[in-house]
Amino acid sequence: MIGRLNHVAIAVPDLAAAAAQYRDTLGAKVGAPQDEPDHGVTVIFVELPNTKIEFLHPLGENSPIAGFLEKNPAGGIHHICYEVEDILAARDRLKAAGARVLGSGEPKIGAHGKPVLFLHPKDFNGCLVELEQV
Ligand SMILES: C[C@@H](C(=O)O)C(=O)SCCNC(=O)CCNC(=O)[C@H](O)C(C)(C)COP(=O)(O)OP(=O)(O)OC[C@H]1O[C@@H](n2cnc3c(N)ncnc32)[C@H](O)[C@@H]1OP(=O)(O)O
Ligand SMILES: [Co+2]
Repeated sequence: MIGRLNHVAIAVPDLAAAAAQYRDTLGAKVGAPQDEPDHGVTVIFVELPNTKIEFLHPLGENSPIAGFLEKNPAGGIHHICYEVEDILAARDRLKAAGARVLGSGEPKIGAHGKPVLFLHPKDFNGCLVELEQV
């Protein structure tokens, strides 16, 4: 059911510093900051030949990543995003298998303008999983 790895997200305390490090030290192609108010984060995408890295920083009150950054003040890997062809079919199959779909359970439009859902990290080996319909 899951397809390609769309991105690996890293929560960072300083977006500009992370962007400069990946651009200048690692020599990566780094995009511009993008506010995602519906998700409570500002994101920057790093384009790699085979996937993307998504830097995350809290935006506004009640950001879903605020607690994670409090526990991991230096930052850390926050989630991985797998592509699916049919996000509602994927959601229903996962729910039937007992996995907890986060939020309202309905897909939201993600940073790429496509529907996304999140699955509870405790149901996936301690790793928060994002699904993106491509
Ligand atoms: C723009 C979009 C896109 O790409 O298109 C995005 O990615 S938006 C990316 C941001 N959006 C999201 O992350 C939306 C989905 N996330 C959420 O709903 C939340 O972040 C939760 C995953 C439910 C965690 O919320 P919160 O930290 O408030 O809950 P909590 O402190 O009670 O945590 C419950 C337990 O899960 C652990 N926990 C929390 N976040 C975790 C993470 N990212 N990876 C692994 N474990 C994690 C905590 O340490 C705790 O474990 P212990 O009890 O053992 O200590
Ligand atoms: Co993401």
